[in-house]
Amino acid sequence: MIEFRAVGHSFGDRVVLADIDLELSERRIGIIGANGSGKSTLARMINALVVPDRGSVHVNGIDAARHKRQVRREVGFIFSDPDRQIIMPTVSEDIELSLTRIERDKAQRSARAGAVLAQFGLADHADHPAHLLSGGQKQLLALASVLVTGPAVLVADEPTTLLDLRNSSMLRDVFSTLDEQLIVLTHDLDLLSDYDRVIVLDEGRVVADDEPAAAVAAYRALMS
Ligand SMILES: Nc1ncnc2c1ncn2[C@@H]1O[C@H](COP(=O)(O)OP(=O)(O)OP(=O)(O)O)[C@@H](O)[C@H]1O
Repeated sequence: MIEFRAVGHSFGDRVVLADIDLELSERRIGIIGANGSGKSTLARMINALVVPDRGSVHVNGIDAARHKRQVRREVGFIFSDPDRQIIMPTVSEDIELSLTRIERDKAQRSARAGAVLAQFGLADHADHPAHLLSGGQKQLLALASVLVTGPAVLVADEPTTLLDLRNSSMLRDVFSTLDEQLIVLTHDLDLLSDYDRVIVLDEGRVVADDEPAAAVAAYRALMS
């Protein structure tokens, strides 16, 4: 359960989020809205990358602002730009680095990295330099590196922007089988068609909160 209580936030004079009260308990939730409506800022509060000026955010009972490390163990975050989170020189080393936090045995880490790379269609690239992957492959690697640590909540900021049709459908399949709670920010409205709940932000406020078809209709009306 993720709770936003009376959350507000400004960058300088600009109010980016206002009066956000949300209880997010559904398994798959989409967040949509115009460019600059505050989606990323809201999502970043879930793992304390942004701490709200006003109000509080709790993740499974943990106050995100007060317990950043603890909350980051609960919440895996996937950035829209995978270069921000790929750290190690090779593909498999990057996965193994993520695993150091939860697996002490090097051979086990290597085996688990191999399994997750196979799941994401990256097995043939295991020993390749990560920076030579295509944009879409990097996005899959970033996703694999986060998922391999087993977070309770996965927040993905525009996860399909770099993916071709095959890979975005693979990502959709991966997401549909996840046990983790999933919060997806996207402009790819089709991705959310079978989600449990979709929230529409406009100028930092929640303007619709509904099942996907109704929320997308509200968003289209807002944009027309
Ligand atoms: N670190 C920052 N410093 C100053 N302004 C910021 C910062 N981060 C975001 N903003 C501003 O806050 C507003 C909301 O940005 P945010 O990235 O949350 O929107 P978004 O809905 O995710 O947009 P997009 O769909 O374009 O990714 C924008 O006007 C943006 O310029």
